[in-house]
Amino acid sequence: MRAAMLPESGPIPAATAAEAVIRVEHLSKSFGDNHVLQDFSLEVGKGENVVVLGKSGSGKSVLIKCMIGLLPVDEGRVTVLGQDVAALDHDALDQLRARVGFLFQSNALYDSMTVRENLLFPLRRHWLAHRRGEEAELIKQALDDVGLGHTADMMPAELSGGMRKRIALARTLILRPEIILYDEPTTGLDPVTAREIDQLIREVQQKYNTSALIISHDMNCVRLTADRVALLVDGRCYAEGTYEALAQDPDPVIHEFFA
Ligand SMILES: Nc1ncnc2c1ncn2[C@@H]1O[C@H](COP(=O)(O)OP(=O)(O)OP(=O)(O)O)[C@@H](O)[C@H]1O
Repeated sequence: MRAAMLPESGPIPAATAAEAVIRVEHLSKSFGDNHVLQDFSLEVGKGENVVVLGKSGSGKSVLIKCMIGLLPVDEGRVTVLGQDVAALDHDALDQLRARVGFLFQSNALYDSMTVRENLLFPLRRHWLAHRRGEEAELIKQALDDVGLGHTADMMPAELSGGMRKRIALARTLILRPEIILYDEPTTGLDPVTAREIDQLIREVQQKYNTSALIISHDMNCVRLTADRVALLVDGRCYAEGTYEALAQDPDPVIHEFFA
C-alpha cells in the first residue's frame, strides 16, 4: 500500500478502527506570526497507536497540548472520547484528563516522594471512590505492568533513566486511561533502553487495548510502536500511512524522514 499524500484541506486521515477516540479537525494554532498548526487533521482509532512524526519545532508538542486543553485552539475542533475539548468547563476537562494519560518527556516525577507516593498521587487527585482501599493493589499492578514491582520504596533519584520512564508510565497506567499521549518517550535514553520502552508501549496497548498518540522523531520508536504514522510538515498532516508504506514513498518530503 502506498502512503496517502493529503491534499490541502482534504479528507481527515481516518482511523483504521471503526471508532475514533481522538478526532482533530482542521486545527490551526498560531503564536503571533508563527503559524504552527495550519488546518491539521487526524483521527486515532480505538486500540490504535498513531505516531505523529515531525521535525524539531514543527508543532508536535503544541498539537498534544491542544488535545488536552492546555492550549486553546485558534480554529478547528478537537474531539476526545466524544467530547469537544474546547466546550468543556474546568471540572469536565479534569474528568476527561483522568481518562487520558499523558507521559511527559521529563517524566515529571516528584523527587522528594517514593515511587509508591508518586503512584498514589494520581489516585488521590482523581480520587476514585469505587477503588478506595484498593490503592496497594493498584500500585502493585501498575508497577508489575512495567516490570518494576520491587521499586515501591525507592526514591526517583535511585532509578536509572529507563526506570524513571517506566515509573512515569506506571503512574499514568494506574488510572487505567483509555488513551495515552506519549511525548517523545525515548528521548534521552540509550538505544537498548529506548527499545525496551518501545516494547512496553506495545505491551500496554495489547494488554489494556489503549489507544495512543505518540510524538517522536526517533525512527526506531516510530517503526516499533506505530500502527499508523502521520507526518506533520508545515503545520499540516502532509501524509499518513503505515511505517512501511511511508518508508517506500518516493515523495522527497516523505523520503527525507526515512532516509
Ligand atoms: N506557549 C508558546 N508561546 C509561543 N510560542 C510557542 C509556545 N509553545 C510553542 N511555541 C512555538 O511553537 C513552535 C512549535 O513548538 P513545539 O514545541 O510544538 O515543537 P516540537 O515539534 O514539539 O519540537 P521538538 O521536537 O523540538 O520538541 C515553536 O516555534 C515554538 O517556539
